[in-house]
Amino acid sequence: MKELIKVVAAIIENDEHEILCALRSPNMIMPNMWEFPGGKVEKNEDLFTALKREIFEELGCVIETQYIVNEHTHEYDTFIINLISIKCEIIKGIPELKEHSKLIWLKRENLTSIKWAPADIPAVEEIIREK
Ligand SMILES: Nc1nc2c([nH]c(=O)n2[C@H]2C[C@H](O)[C@@H](COP(=O)(O)OP(=O)(O)OP(=O)(O)O)O2)c(=O)[nH]1
Repeated sequence: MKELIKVVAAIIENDEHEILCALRSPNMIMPNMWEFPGGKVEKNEDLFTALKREIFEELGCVIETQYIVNEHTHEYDTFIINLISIKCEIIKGIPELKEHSKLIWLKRENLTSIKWAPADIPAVEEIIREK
């Protein structure tokens, strides 16, 4: 049976109404695909605490979580992901490149121009619909 993992992802918008997109590095699982920064929820951890921890580890900044934008379960070849995308605001720091290959800010209308991890497509569509 495939493993089911719970992953939280941050939808971070800047003052220019652009969304932060992160490119997974060649050495990560699912390399060279775009995602929203975040990661796996640990045992006994709530979604919001997990996301704050992951964003501090991955981007070196402190966020405030706002609301769940989308929740979607996607079956990959080797595992199943339950991806919860959460709108967030940076309250301290500027995103730094620590684990990803690249970080870019994109306007909503340009979000479909990059190659997203397949599990992220419903969240991307929801963000585009949002405004
Ligand atoms: N962070 C993140 N992971 C995603 C997204 N979409 C998607 O399919 N994934 C997949 C890629 C990975 O297989 C998994 C998350 O793993 P990860 O490597 O980012 O999480 P982590 O930091 O907790 O992992 P680890 O290195 O501690 O094992 O979810 C997304 O938008 N954000």
